[in-house]
Amino acid sequence: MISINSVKQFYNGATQLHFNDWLVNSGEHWLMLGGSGTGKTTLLHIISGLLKPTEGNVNIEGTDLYSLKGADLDHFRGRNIGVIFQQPHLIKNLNVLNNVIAAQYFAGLKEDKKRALEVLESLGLSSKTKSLPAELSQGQMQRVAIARAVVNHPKIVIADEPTSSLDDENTDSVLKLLEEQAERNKATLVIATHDERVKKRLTRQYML
Ligand SMILES: Nc1ncnc2c1ncn2[C@@H]1O[C@H](COP(=O)(O)OP(=O)(O)OP(=O)(O)O)[C@@H](O)[C@H]1O
Repeated sequence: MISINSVKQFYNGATQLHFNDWLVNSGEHWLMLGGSGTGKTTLLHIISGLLKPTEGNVNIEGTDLYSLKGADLDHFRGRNIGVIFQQPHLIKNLNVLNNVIAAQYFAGLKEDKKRALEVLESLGLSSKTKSLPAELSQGQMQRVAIARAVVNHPKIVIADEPTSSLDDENTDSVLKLLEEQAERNKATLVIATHDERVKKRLTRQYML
């Protein structure tokens, strides 16, 4: 469950972003839609625990997110929220498997290689576990980013323009995998996009 109330972000006193209140119930799949500069990335950062808003409340799974600080916030985020960015941001000198295991480490969890391999298999990446990110295609890298985001069974999966750098075929498969992984983990899914190909797929929409 995600709820935001009276959330505002002021940048340098100049840009003032006011976000409508939003309640996302557990297991729902939502699109966040808005033109360039309307605040999609800002709001995703706010609900993923990466940016404390200037004003307002963010509640995730019953926890007031910004009442947590430092390592507590990092661990809460690592265990409850999986984030997929526009670019995969993989660690370039770690192979695919270790990129996924790194997410367990950052969440303060014990290494669980079996779980990492299971997620990679469900995303069709079993033959790539020993490859370095540079040896992967764009679509494969985005699938590793999904694996990393879901490996800790997060209750919430958040994706920021996950398909913008992908062709139609990869867009289709990445969306299908995102929805499938969310279903499998009974996770809430929020996808920010202005990609027309994504808009048709999800009916719950939050407009900025
Ligand atoms: N760190 C920052 N400092 C100052 N202004 C910022 C900062 N980050 C974002 N902004 C401003 O806040 C507004 C919203 O930006 P944001 O990146 O959240 O929009 P967006 O909807 O994700 O845009 P796009 O679709 O183009 O990526 C913009 O006017 C932007 O210039």
